Parts: sequence; C-alpha cells; structure tokens
Amino acid sequence: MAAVRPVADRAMAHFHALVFLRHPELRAMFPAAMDEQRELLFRAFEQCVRHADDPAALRGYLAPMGRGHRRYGVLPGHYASAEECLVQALARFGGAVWDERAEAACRRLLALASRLLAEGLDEARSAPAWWQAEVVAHRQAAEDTAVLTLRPDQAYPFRAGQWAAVETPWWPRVWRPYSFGSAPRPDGLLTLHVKAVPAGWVSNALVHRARPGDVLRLGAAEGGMTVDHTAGENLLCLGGGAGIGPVVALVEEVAAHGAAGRRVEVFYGARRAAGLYRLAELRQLAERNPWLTVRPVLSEEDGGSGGALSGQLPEVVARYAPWHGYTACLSGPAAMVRAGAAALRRCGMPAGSVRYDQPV
Ligand SMILES: NC(=O)C1=CN([C@@H]2O[C@H](COP(=O)(O)OP(=O)(O)OC[C@H]3O[C@@H](n4cnc5c(N)ncnc54)[C@H](O)[C@@H]3O)[C@@H](O)[C@H]2O)C=CC1
Repeated sequence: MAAVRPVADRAMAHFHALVFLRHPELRAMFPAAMDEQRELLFRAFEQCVRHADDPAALRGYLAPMGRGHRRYGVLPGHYASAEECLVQALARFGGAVWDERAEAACRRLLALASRLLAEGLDEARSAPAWWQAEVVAHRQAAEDTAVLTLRPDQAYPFRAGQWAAVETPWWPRVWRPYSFGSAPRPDGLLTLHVKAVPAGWVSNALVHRARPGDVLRLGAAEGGMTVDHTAGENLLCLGGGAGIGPVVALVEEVAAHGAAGRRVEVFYGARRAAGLYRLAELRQLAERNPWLTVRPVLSEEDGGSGGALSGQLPEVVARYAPWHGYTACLSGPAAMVRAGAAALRRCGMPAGSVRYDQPV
C-alpha cells in the first residue's frame, strides 16, 4: 500500500480507464467528475488491506457497500471485471514491491472482497434500488440550513437515527448521505435537515435550489444508530450542528414508543446561539416528557441568559460523567464525533455502548 499511496490518484485513474475501455456501458453508472471516485476507491482498497485477516470486519465493511451499489445498477458479474482491472492498475503503479507473491495476495483479497460485495448486493435484492421522492415543502430553518419534506413514491421503511443516500436532478449519480430529521410519520412523509457546506454540490442544491415539485432519488435507509426498545437502556445523545437531526428523530421515537423507565439526556452543541435552531422543539418535547433532559452547549459564544453551557460538546459531556448504564449516540461533524467517542471512552464507557454512523 505504501508504494501505491503517493501515486494512488494516477493508479485509480488507470483502473477506471481500463474498466471503461473494456466495458464502456459501465461509464453511465459514474458521475461526470471522477476525482472523488478515485479517492473513495483507494480508501476502500486500503480498508480491505487493513482487514485482510479479519473476514468478519471485512464483511461488516463491504456488505453495506454492496447493498449501496444497488442504486447504481451494479450486477454481481461487474465485480470480477473490476477485480482484473484493479490488479493490472496496481501492477503498473506498484513499483519494485509488486511481485508474484504480492499479486497472488492481492488477487485472493479482491476475490474475497468481490464475494462479500456481491453478498451485500444480493441481500438488497428484494428492496427497490431507489425511491423517487418529491419535495413537498422546503423551508429555510437557519443560516444555510433548509428543512425538506419529501413524499416517497412508495412506502419507505426506516428507523429513527438512520440515514439515506440522496441524489438530486442537478448532479446525476452524485449521491450524498443525509440523516432523517424526524422519526417515521403516520403520513409517510420524510424530513431532511440539510446544511449547505462550502463547495458541497448536493447540499447547496438541496438548500438553495430545490423547490416543491422537484423529485430526488433516495437509496435504502442505512445505519445502526437506532434505539433497541427491548433493552430499555438509558440514552446519552450528542448532536452537533446539523447533526441534531437524528437525535431529534431518536427522541421522537422513544416518545412514540414509550420510554419504559429509560432516561434520555441530550447535549445539543452549536458554535453560536443562532445555530440551535431545533432547541425550542426539543424543549417542548422535554416539557411533555419528564424522562428527557436537554442541555444546549455553545462553543464560540457565551451561553449567558439563554441558559446554554459553554465549551466543546465532548468536554462538557465528560463533565457530567459517570455515564454508567447509558448507551451514547453521537451525530455531527466527523471531528466532533471522534472527539466525543474518545471522551466517553476516557469516562469509562465501553466501546460497544458508543454508537455513531459516519456515512461514507
Ligand atoms: N449521522 C451523523 O453523524 C450526521 C452528521 N452530520 C454532519 O454534521 C455536520 C454539521 O455541521 P455544522 O452544523 O456546520 O457543525 P459545526 O461545525 O457548526 O459544529 C457543530 C458542533 O460541533 C462542535 N464541534 C465542531 N468541531 C469539533 C471538534 N473538532 N471537536 C469537538 N467539537 C466540535 C461545535 O463546537 C458545535 O458544538 C456536517 O458535517 C454533517 O455532515 C449531519 C447529520 C447527521
């Protein structure tokens, strides 16, 4: 891997060139701009190498990826074609370390990876490859943040805390993950809370361009940050910025299902007070549900009269430790989730009690 890393972009470009030369029909599955695809592919290959001796971890990584390939129209046979092209691209850019042994090990790993991807693809066979979802409402909720209400064209199964890949009509075949901002509703409508990130094609289109009547595509719901209603464990939720969406969804689901003696503690972080745009909603939920406590946390502004705590979300949550008997759900910027998970581990929380999804 170390030999290829410095030339990874060229190696992956060579791989795509080989695939499209031999199978021109596959080009239509990919977006116009391929730079991100090259990075994603190499990162996936690195993960496979890292887990080469751990088939369970490899499966845990590749099966969801295979399920996700369904929305691109991938067929099981495509993996074998890709395998051969990847070996050839690595051989060309592997330098002096590429020899017969390296090639044999690489072929073994890729054959296993193909099998696990194909298993994931097969698991998703009975679900639609994607859903069409019409935007029925679009509202500006905070600076650069919009709430989109969507009506899927057929029943869309999901749980609070999950997310889905979304494609807009303006950027074909560019899919981005968004968490659902509410628990499943009786009317079947879905809500996404989207923050436009700098240079984010899809997020900017969803916030600034989408209007009622536009039709998006949704992949199947994914992610394991869901409530286990049979376990009755207490929940500690950390929601940072736009990451508060799945936390509100989880609270709504507990309220609808019944708390059954569990406590739910929400720490809602934003840089400034104006960013806490779902605080009123959460406080109303807390007024109606005595098992829920909501604590706003500001990192770049004094909490002052609004009653917010000051500091970075992870360090504030650590101040309230111990968290014995709690399962933590973390959602927000990747750096916050990483720091939050590390802080909770330092507080003595077992790794298995700390849940988060950082969709790739
Ligand atoms: N399931 C998930 O994990 C979801 C993640 N997101 C992600 O959440 C992010 C939200 O972005 P913004 O609203 O702009 O958030 P932001 O950058 O304004 O930060 C929100 C909160 O996270 C804290 N934070 C940021 N960086 C931190 C760090 N390095 N260490 C500790 N705390 C940190 C901030 O202090 C603030 O409290 C997006 O990147 C989005 O992709 C959004 C929805 C769901």
